[in-house]
Amino acid sequence: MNIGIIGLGSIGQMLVKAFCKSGAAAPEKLMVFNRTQEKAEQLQAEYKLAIGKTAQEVCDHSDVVFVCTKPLDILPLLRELTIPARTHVVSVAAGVSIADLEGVHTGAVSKVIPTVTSQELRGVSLYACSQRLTPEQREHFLTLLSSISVPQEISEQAIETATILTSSAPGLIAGILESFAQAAVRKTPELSIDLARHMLVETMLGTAMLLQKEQLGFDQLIERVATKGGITEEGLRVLDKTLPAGFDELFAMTESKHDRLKQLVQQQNSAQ
Ligand SMILES: NC(=O)C1=CN([C@@H]2O[C@H](COP(=O)(O)OP(=O)(O)OC[C@H]3O[C@@H](n4cnc5c(N)ncnc54)[C@H](OP(=O)(O)O)[C@@H]3O)[C@@H](O)[C@H]2O)C=CC1
Ligand SMILES: O=C(O)[C@@H]1CCC=N1
Repeated sequence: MNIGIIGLGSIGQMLVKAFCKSGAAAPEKLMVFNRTQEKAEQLQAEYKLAIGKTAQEVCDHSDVVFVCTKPLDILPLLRELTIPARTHVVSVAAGVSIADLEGVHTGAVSKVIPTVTSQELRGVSLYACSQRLTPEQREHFLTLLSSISVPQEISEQAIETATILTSSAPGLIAGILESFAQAAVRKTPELSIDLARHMLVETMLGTAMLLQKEQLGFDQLIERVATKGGITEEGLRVLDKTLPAGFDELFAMTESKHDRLKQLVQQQNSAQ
């Protein structure tokens, strides 16, 4: 199976690296295209993949093509192309629906929300497929996603909230950790920011391993750490007071952004 990747920003490059690292795709089976060619050339220096002269060449070459441009660039790009009916088009864009994709390609279309953590072959890939996939296309698609992540099929209604938990989360967690480290240094300047960050990264890795290897629930881990009448309990009380409202606002604001993006995509559709 030939795989195409159009758009080599953060997610397009992650897919190239993850497919090659997992062995799901030999580099010779990959053809890529990016608006700015240098990004493709840099990847080619590391992986012996082919660079398409155009996005059209990538579509003509590929059984499945991952389109990894920003949401408002996807439909205009796909409309310019003559996509072979056999080609399975996969969009990674937040805010672009299966119906939008079916409007620009007569063949199989799917939507995936990947995560940068799949560069380490970890994390969840959210996906939704059109009814048009053949059983072979579906199997190949799932094999690809499973090779780099835990695939999770999800309704388009639930995908937006789930996106925050799987795909935005690496960035959000980094933001939380940075704020945690900064607060520690404000409290105790003798700790350097780099030392505080290093301590948190090590702690986060160990926490994730404990949760996974011992199959602990979050509440069980809390119980192990927070000695009755001890120090951590005080910290947890502060979190219980402050975090729920913050996370409610986070979901409300990201939902509004999804809604605005979807409106802009619909405006693009009605301008056709
Ligand atoms: N970043 C993430 O963690 C996630 C992103 N996504 C989705 O992935 C998509 C890409 O996001 P991200 O990688 O962060 O964005 P980037 O801005 O990093 O990458 C977009 C890439 O698309 C290229 N591009 C734009 N137009 C074209 C075109 N017509 N033909 C070929 N290449 C083109 C750009 O090229 P150039 O080099 O010229 O700018 C750039 O390399 C978005 O739709 C986003 O919703 C989904 C889940 C997670
Ligand atoms: O922030 C974004 O828009 C993309 C989609 C999910 C993660 N990154």
